[in-house]
Amino acid sequence: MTHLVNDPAAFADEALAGFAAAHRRWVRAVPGGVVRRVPTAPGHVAVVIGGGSGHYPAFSGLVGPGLAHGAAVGNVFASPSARQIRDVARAAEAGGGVLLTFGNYAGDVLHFGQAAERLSAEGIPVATLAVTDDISSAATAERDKRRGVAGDLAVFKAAGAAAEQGLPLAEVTRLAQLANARTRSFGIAFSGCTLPGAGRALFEVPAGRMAVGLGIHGEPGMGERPVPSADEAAALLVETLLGELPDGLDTPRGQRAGVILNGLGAVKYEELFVVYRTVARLLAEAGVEIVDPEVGELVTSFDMAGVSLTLCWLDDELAPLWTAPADTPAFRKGGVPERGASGTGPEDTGPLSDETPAAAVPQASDASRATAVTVLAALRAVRDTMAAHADELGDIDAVAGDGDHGIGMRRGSAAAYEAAAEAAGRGAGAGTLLGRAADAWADRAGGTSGALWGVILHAIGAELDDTERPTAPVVAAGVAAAATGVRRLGKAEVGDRTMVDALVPFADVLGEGVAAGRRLADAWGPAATAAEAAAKATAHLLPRLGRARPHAEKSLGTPDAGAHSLALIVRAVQHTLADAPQHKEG
Ligand SMILES: Nc1ncnc2c1ncn2[C@@H]1O[C@H](COP(=O)(O)OP(=O)(O)O)[C@@H](O)[C@H]1O
Ligand SMILES: O=C(COP(=O)(O)O)[C@@H](O)CO
Repeated sequence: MTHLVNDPAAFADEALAGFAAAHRRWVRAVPGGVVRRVPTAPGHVAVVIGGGSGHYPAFSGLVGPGLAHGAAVGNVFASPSARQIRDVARAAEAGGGVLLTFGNYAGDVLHFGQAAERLSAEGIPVATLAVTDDISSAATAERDKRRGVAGDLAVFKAAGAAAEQGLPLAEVTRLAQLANARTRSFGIAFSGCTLPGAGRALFEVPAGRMAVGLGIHGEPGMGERPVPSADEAAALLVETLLGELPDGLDTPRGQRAGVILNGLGAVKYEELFVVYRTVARLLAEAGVEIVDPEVGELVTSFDMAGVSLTLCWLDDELAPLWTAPADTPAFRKGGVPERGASGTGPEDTGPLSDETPAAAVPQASDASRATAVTVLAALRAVRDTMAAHADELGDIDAVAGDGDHGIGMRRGSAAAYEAAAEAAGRGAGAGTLLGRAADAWADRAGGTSGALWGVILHAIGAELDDTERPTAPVVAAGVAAAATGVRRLGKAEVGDRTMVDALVPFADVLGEGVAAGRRLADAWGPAATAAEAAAKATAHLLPRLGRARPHAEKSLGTPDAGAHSLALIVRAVQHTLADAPQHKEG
């Protein structure tokens, strides 16, 4: 339970501002997050990490010499946006290129991937690495689908130490990949976490029971067992991890491991030490040499009462990287030579990336400006609908996900409307208006849905452009392009239990109606009905992608949150179309 909150929607931004103010010796605030106070050494690789808020010290607390050069900081449990990541990377980059590394979550993968494309296009060499240490989130055969949890630290540490040596980007990336391939984590929890401002936890563990195989977003565990003693818990953690050694290791005997016993947020340090005492004994009995163990809160999930164990199996390349000095707000090791004066350097440029002045609005025809009025009304309806349904969407998402879908959709749609209204006030045509709304949604919401709604609005805007009054076929083509764009970016198809399940039938039925000669307002209704039916039907589908995938069975009976929000949106838009002045062509 979070006790001290102003506006829950502003919680992540306010926490980041306070963090930066408190840690000026190490970091400075830049648009999108923080970078080291002492700039990256010229020619060195910049290691840029990031993810949602709610995991402190991940990610901002791990910025400093020997570790990350910058952290992009998203909203609560939602990935930062591509623009935030790009802005942080630009601020951290010093001629040696950038390694973007993050936990393997859908939104993170989308936004960091897009940021990498943008940086590359600007001529900055860039590599990406998604951390996949959580063994409970996918079988060994699907290791690339695993989530990143406390093993993030081991991978970030390897990358940061390698970059500190001045190694080139390809080498820093190879060593970080090696650390990822040799890092495994497993966790247990006794209670779920509560999002700031929320009245109840994302999941409850029945009294006397513990969740096994937890994530770091308040997702329920993969299974449940009776609460063990501390020694039994330690034995479960150690035995599980010894049961899944990385490729190339036949036995733990004679191996070295960097060990992280991580508190998820509400487990006392003393309890962690009680558990660690047995972890250390069991590893020693298994013949494992423990190297520089870390016991404490390193990657958390608000007030989740849980513990995870991470083993990073060290070889001759990884061992010196794991033990190398580091000095960050939340992680210190050895003595880091001073380079530049502490607490000085460039001034803060502010944590938020939406403060840049809006770009000039291109010339638009009268017809397109008239269409923009309808588009703005539609975006207002979207915003109001998302605000009205935010709690419901959060509850649906909490069944198998991280409960933030309502927060993200409310924040994104509000930002989209605001940006559109601003553009309309400056005479924007419909295409520009939608483009501005798309960027604002993706930038301010982050998360999977932020990236995908950015794609949807961009695609429709590109078809509408700023010249003609769009005909119904033009709008239908925009919606079809949106469906194609979402599938291309998210790589989900119909049946995967995502928003694609509602978007594709919506686009198809709209296209058919328009092709049959119906006016847009008339074709839209049946298409919205198809989207609603398809969204409802997702309750019978097993998720194959995204945060809900590890909890496949739990989600049966509840519709997919993103499909449901899409159906709500298209229905809300229908009402604005019905009110709009109709032209004979649509
Ligand atoms: N690969 C994907 N392609 C399309 N939609 C996806 C994909 N992964 C997840 N989604 C959609 O995103 C929704 C979750 O959005 P959001 O709350 O932003 O997620 P997160 O918190 O996981 O980033 C899901 O309900 C699903 O509809
Ligand atoms: O919350 C995070 C990312 O969530 P997405 O589902 O990718 O938006 C982040 O905290 C994990 O790195």
